[in-house]
Amino acid sequence: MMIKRLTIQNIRSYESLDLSFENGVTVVSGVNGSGKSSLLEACFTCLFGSKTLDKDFVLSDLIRKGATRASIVLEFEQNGNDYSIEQTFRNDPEKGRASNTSAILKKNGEIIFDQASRTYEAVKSLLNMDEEAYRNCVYIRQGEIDVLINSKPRDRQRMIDDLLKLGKLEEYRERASSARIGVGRHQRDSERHIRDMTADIQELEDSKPAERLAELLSRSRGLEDSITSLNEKRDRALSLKDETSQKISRFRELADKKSSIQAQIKGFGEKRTQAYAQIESISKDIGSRKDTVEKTAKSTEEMRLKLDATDNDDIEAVISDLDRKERLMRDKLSDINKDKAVHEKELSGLSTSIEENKKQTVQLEKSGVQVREKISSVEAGIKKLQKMVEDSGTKRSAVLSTIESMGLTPEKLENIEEIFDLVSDQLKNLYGKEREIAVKIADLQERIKKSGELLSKGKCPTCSQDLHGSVIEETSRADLLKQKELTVDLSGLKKKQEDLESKLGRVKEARVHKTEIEYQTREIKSLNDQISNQKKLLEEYQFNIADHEKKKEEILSQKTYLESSLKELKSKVSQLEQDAGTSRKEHERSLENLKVARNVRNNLLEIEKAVSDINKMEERITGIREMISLFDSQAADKRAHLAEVDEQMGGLDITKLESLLNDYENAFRNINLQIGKLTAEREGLTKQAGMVESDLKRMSELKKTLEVLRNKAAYLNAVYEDAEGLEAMYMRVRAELRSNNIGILDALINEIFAFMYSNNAYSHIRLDHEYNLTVFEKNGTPLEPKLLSGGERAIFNLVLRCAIYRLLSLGISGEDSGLPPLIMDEPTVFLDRGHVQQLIKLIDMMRDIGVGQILVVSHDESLIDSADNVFMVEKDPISNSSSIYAK
Ligand SMILES: Nc1ncnc2c1ncn2[C@@H]1O[C@H](COP(=O)(O)OP(=O)(O)OP(=O)(O)O)[C@@H](O)[C@H]1O
Ligand SMILES: [Zn+2]
Repeated sequence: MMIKRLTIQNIRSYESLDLSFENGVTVVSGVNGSGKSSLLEACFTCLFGSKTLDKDFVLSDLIRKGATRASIVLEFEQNGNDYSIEQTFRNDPEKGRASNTSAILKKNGEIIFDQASRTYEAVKSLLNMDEEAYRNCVYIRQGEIDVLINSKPRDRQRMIDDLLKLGKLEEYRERASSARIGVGRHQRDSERHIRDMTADIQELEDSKPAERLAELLSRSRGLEDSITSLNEKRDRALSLKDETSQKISRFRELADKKSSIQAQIKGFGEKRTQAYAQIESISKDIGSRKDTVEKTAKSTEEMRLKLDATDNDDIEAVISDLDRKERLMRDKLSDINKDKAVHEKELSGLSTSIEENKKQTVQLEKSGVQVREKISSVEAGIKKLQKMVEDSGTKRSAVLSTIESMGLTPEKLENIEEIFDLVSDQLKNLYGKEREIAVKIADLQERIKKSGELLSKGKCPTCSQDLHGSVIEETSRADLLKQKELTVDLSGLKKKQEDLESKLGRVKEARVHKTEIEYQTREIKSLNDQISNQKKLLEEYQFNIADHEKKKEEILSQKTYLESSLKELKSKVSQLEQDAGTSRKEHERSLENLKVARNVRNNLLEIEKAVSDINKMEERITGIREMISLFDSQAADKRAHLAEVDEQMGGLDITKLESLLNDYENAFRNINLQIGKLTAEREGLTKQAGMVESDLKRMSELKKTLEVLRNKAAYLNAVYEDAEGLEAMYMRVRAELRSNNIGILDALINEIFAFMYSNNAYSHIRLDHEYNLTVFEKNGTPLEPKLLSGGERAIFNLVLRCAIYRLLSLGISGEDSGLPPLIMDEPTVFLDRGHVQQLIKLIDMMRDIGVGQILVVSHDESLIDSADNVFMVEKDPISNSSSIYAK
């Protein structure tokens, strides 16, 4: 296989890339994180699709952050054909969910598969390896440098076996083994079956079924014959029984008929007797009716005489004439009664009016007396009031004369309030002045006293100056004078005060008088008003009295008129009562006549009806007589019929017939019982025979099946032996192949190790048949690989990988192995300078032995130097996209 071109869109740090590959050694170089490993991962994913993912690395991690779509296209050549794989992906950056939308495999430009799992299977068989083998053999991933070295021998064995397709052999061996086990189970089953079946057949044969069947059949035939003869007998008994039954029922029919005819004859006799009784009763009825008619006719004649209407045959005319007369009488009577009722009503009205009139008179008398009483009481009231007016006048004159004696006039009294105020003010003024003067006098007396005391000592108490002839002496004198003057003023004032006080006393007295006068004047006026009101009332009462007198006269005249009317009406009413009596008697008489006439009419109708009834009854008697003769002739017919029936019955003896029938029935029952018993017996035999027959049938079937089973057992034995042989063969072949391969692989490992390893510590490596990998020191000490240093392990791993790659290329075929290129990601990481040189040589050697393409990712300059092609990878820090150019 040779990779020719890789085109990617939105994978990891690549936005877009289109890269062509050449044969030989290609080194991809660049700084950390520039996108080198991504390139190899893209190839890996394109080949095996999502199978390359593990649980820590999901599809959306592969797709460039933020992109919604991505794709990888890998073009390569294999066995002279051009192939391309196109993987496309869809991504939801927000949810972090991505999916593989298509996986197309083209061969020479034609699509051969376009469905992910088919494409995967096709690539697997095209490369002769799956993703795991790819990783273990051709693709040494970064950091996975010592996986093979470190793994357990068992896993190592599985990996290497798988790579060399030895796993398939094991699978085939297991299939053969499980087939053998399955067949063994079948063998055991069928043997058990054969044993069981042989025992069953033996048991059946021991019971001798054929003999048993023959015996049962002969017994059954004997029974059959007996049943047939019994059936014949039973038929005979049945026909005799039927015949006798028919005879008996014929006899019964005739007997029934006879008794029915006899009953009919008896019936006719009874009907005849009834008919005669009827005739008799009707005749009696006719007699009594005739008597009644005679009696009624007689009484009718009497009534007619009473009515005095014998000359008039038409009773209807008489009745209508009487009817008319009665109506007239009735109307007259009712007119009189109406008239009377009207007058009586009038009469009662008059009595009420007279009563009313009397009441009014009494009422008037009573109210007259009341009014007069009121008048005299009002007159007394007026007199009393006039007396009070006089008293008040006397009191007022007395007060007026008192005022005059005080020297006052009524005019002056008008201003008495002002005078009172004036005098009071003057008096107040005088009191103020009096107090003023009294204070002044007291002050003077105090000064005079002090000056007197000083002067008596003669000296000033402070300065001790002599006081005689000083100002103090002069002032004291003036003060004494002033005191005298003021004392005179004060006594004048007191005199004036007394005068004013007596004047004020008089004014106060006048004020009292004034009030009295005013009160009496008001009293007089009010009393006079009362008097005039009472007088008005008096007038009114007097007017009422006059009115009363007039009314009294009116009522009196009305009374006279009412009494004369009453007398007149009473005589009229008694006249009407007499008329009514007469009229009523006449009416009663006419009613009586009408009643008699109606009775006459009823009697006449009754007679008519009775006569017609009598006629009808006589007709009925004639009818009944005809019926009697009909009954007689029918009875004669029935008697003739009866004689016939008696003749027919003469030949049959019922007692004998019944005893015969009983005998036949018993015989029939007995035969039937016998038949039933025999039939049941025969059915039992048939059933037994059926069972024996089925035994026989089963036996022959069992024999057939046994034959088949025996054949099958023989066949299973043969198959079992084959499977056993196959299983052993696969085991042998695998063991041979494995030991072969291990021998070759061991040799290759040691060859490459000798070529690659440049230090002196270890002599060789051994891969044994259990896939244990052991390293030997120069002195022969064995070491497990896990004890080696990191660099040593890297070297051993590279050796092992290259050895496996070579073994595979040998194993698959000579020239074009079809293996993918040898791919290494950072293989120099743990190597020292010397071993980096050895690695370069190893790569050269691989190229020389025919590995067409070797892809190495490394930052090591010395690797670049020895490469056929160099790619430089860079990542733009702004756009964060990687790009590649060839160097
Ligand atoms: N899904 C992704 N989208 C965008 N960028 C990604 C994605 N996955 C990885 N990267 C970026 O791709 C860059 C390249 O990674 P890669 O492993 O290819 O680097 P490298 O060149 O092999 O580095 P080193 O020499 O350290 O092995 C990394 O810097 C990483 O940030
Ligand atoms: Zn890397």
